[in-house]
Formats: sequence, C-alpha cells, structure tokens
Amino acid sequence: MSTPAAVTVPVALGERRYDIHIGPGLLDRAGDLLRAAVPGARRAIVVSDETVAALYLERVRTALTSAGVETGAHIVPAGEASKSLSRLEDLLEALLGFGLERGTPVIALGGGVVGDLAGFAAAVALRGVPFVQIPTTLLAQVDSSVGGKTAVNSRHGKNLIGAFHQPRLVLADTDTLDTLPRRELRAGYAETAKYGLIGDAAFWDWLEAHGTALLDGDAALRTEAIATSCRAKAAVVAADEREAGQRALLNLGHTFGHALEAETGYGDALLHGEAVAIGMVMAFDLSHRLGLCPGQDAERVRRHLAAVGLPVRPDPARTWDVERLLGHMARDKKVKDGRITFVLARGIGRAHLQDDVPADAVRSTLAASLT
Ligand SMILES: NC(=O)c1ccc[n+]([C@@H]2O[C@H](COP(=O)([O-])OP(=O)(O)OC[C@H]3O[C@@H](n4cnc5c(N)ncnc54)[C@H](O)[C@@H]3O)[C@@H](O)[C@H]2O)c1
Ligand SMILES: O=C(O)C(=O)C[C@@H](O)[C@H](O)[C@H](O)COP(=O)(O)O
Ligand SMILES: [Zn+2]
Repeated sequence: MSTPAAVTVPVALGERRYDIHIGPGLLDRAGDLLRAAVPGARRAIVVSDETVAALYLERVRTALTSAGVETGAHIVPAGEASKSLSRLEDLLEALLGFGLERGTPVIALGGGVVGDLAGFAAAVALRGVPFVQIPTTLLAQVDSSVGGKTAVNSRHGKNLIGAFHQPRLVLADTDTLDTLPRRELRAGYAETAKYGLIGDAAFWDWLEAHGTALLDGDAALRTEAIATSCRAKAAVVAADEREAGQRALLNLGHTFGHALEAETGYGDALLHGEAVAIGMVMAFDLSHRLGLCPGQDAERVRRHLAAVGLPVRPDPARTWDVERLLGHMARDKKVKDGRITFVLARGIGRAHLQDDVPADAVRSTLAASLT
C-alpha cells in the first residue's frame, strides 16, 4: 500500500469558494490552513464528541496553538441523539460564554453529527460566524462536511430545523479513518456509492472492483474515493447551492432512509449510512417496478451493497408498519403540494427526480422489502 499525496478539491460558489483538503497527516496542518482560510482568526472554538475528542482534540489544539490561535472546546456525547435542540442550546450558550465574535471560527471535529450541529450553531450565533469542518468519518469526508447543509432533528423528523451555512475550509485527514469502527466505515461507503448511482456509472464499476480493499484500509483507494465523491458533490452544490432543483439528487435513498431512521428512533439500531443503503436499494426497486430501470441494475445495487456488509432491507427481527413509514415519508423536505419528489433512476448512474409516483408502487416496494 502506497501513501497517497494530499489532494485539494475546490468548491466554487459564484464569488465565494473554499477548498477541501484530503490526505494523510492534515490534522497537524490545521493551524496554518485555518489562518489561510479565515485571515485574522486569533481564537477558535472546537466542537467535538466524546469519542473523537479523546482521540484527536489535543492534536488539533496543538496545531492551532502553534499557529497563534487560542482555542476553546465544547464536547457533546457521541451519536445521533446529539443533533437535538437541547444540545444546540447548550452549544450556543457555550460559544457565547467563550466570548465569540463575528470573526471567531467554529470548528467541527468529528463525524456528520458534530458537523451538522456545530454548523447550525455557527449559522445562527451572532447571525453567522466562520465555520470550518475537520471530518473524521468516511461519511463526513465524502458528504456531510461539504455543501453547507446543517441541521438538528425534530420530533417531526430528520434534519427539519437547520440552515445552509458553507464552511470556509474542509480538512479531511484520511489517517483518522484508521480508528473508525468497520460498521461506521461501511455506513460512509453507502454515501460514497451514492455518487456512482446518481451520475457516475464508471465510479460504480470502480467501487464494485475496489470497494472491499478500500474498506480493508487501502489508503490510496480511500483517498481516490473521497476525492471523487467530493468532486461530484462540489459540482452539484456549485450548480444548485440551496436545493432549488438538481441538488435533491443527493437525496437518493433518503426519503426511504429517513423514514427508517425516524422509526428506529435515531439510535444505534440503524446508522444514517445504513438507512441510506437500504433506501437506495428501495429507490432502485421502485424504479424497476415503474418500468424505468432494468432489473439487472437494481439487482447489481443490492448485491454490491450486501457484499460489502451493508444492510439492504430493514431488520426482519423488528416489526415494521408500511403506513407508518409512509407517514414519515410524507414529511420529507421534498414534499410539494402534498406530493413527494422521489429520486429514481433509469439505471446505474442515471438518477432523476420524479413527483408523480403512485402511492401503491411505493407501498409495494416497502412491502416487498419488509417480507
Ligand atoms: N449535512 C449533510 O450534508 C449531511 C450529509 C450526510 C449525512 N449527514 C448527517 O451526518 C450524520 C451521520 O454522520 P456520521 O456517520 O459521521 O456519524 P457520527 O458523527 O455519529 O459518527 C459516527 C461514530 O463514529 C465516531 N467517530 C467519528 N470519527 C471517528 C474516528 N476517526 N475514529 C473513531 N471513532 C470515530 C463518533 O464518535 C460516532 O460514534 C447524520 O446525522 C446525517 O444526517 C449530513
Ligand atoms: O447535501 C445534500 O444535499 C444531501 O442531500 C446529502 C445527504 O447525504 C444528507 O443526508 C442530507 O442531510 C439530507 O438532506 P436533507 O435535506 O433531507 O436533510
Ligand atoms: Zn445522507
């Protein structure tokens, strides 16, 4: 296994832009890269979770201090439950207690949970302060740290309270993936595979060939997959920053997946990436039922995700209710005039949006997956 060089992927948003740095050893460069991205920053507050803080907080603080940046830190419990209004309130009070000024960056060090929570706090504290992402999960490095969606969950559903707030810098140190549990790595793989399914059949072929080695820790393959994913996401976000249209393609598998997450209570039973894997299999099944997608493509999706160890159907040991799942789906952010816009596909790499999907076809997909 060779050590890959760092890669930089730019995100261009009209007059604004930021860089995603991807590669090994980047945590130690956090200070210099922060000073370059947020000129004049002399203080910063790092938000992390208990697991990640124990592993990496001191290293990041040392790097920042060496660059002349004074740091504070706020730590939340690990896990999806921290994406809550009460954790947001605690965080906002901590930021204000730190003496946050309009130029003080908030730095998210961790996975998508910390990124979404800290990003939303950065969006609303003092009506917006600079935000920096240091993603430490595969999911966060390929997806959540890029594009500026931030949110907490509501009792009405997933990510229903949030804001768009772009980071000034994304620093994805691929070495941090060495400590990530295999289950979390696989969950991130689902969001990686999503880019192949949406619009890049060649990337999907590449993942079928290299997915297992990537998950086994091949550093060069990992860096290549993260860079390809970030380029794909950067292009979509540059074209449609606030999801007026085509950005919704990044929601492939999420209408089903978010409903499954809501039903399992946002706990450890089903991780976001696992729910997305099941949801993508359902989206391809639905596309096939509607006569849009060849059955062999839907089967390829199911087979590969299962082969890398991802769940491809809801846990049969639990009781599921189709109507309850449909109820969650009806609160999806892509609902307009009571109609859900689904992300469907005409084949691998050929996703599109469709808002005239018959409810019975959706019921059939859910029922087939639950039996
Ligand atoms: N904003 C977006 O665009 C976007 C995109 C995709 C997902 N999301 C959100 O991201 C969240 C999921 O993110 P996630 O999968 O990163 O979960 P997470 O943040 O909960 O992290 C997963 C687990 O891994 C641990 N961990 C993190 N980095 C580690 C490391 N390097 N070594 C060891 N342990 C580590 C964490 O403590 C946690 O227990 C969901 O809430 C989802 O809705 C947001
Ligand atoms: O960045 C996007 O746009 C995405 O849809 C990425 C998704 O992976 C992510 O889970 C996002 O939070 C889901 O979007 P939401 O608007 O339904 O919260
Ligand atoms: Zn997602």
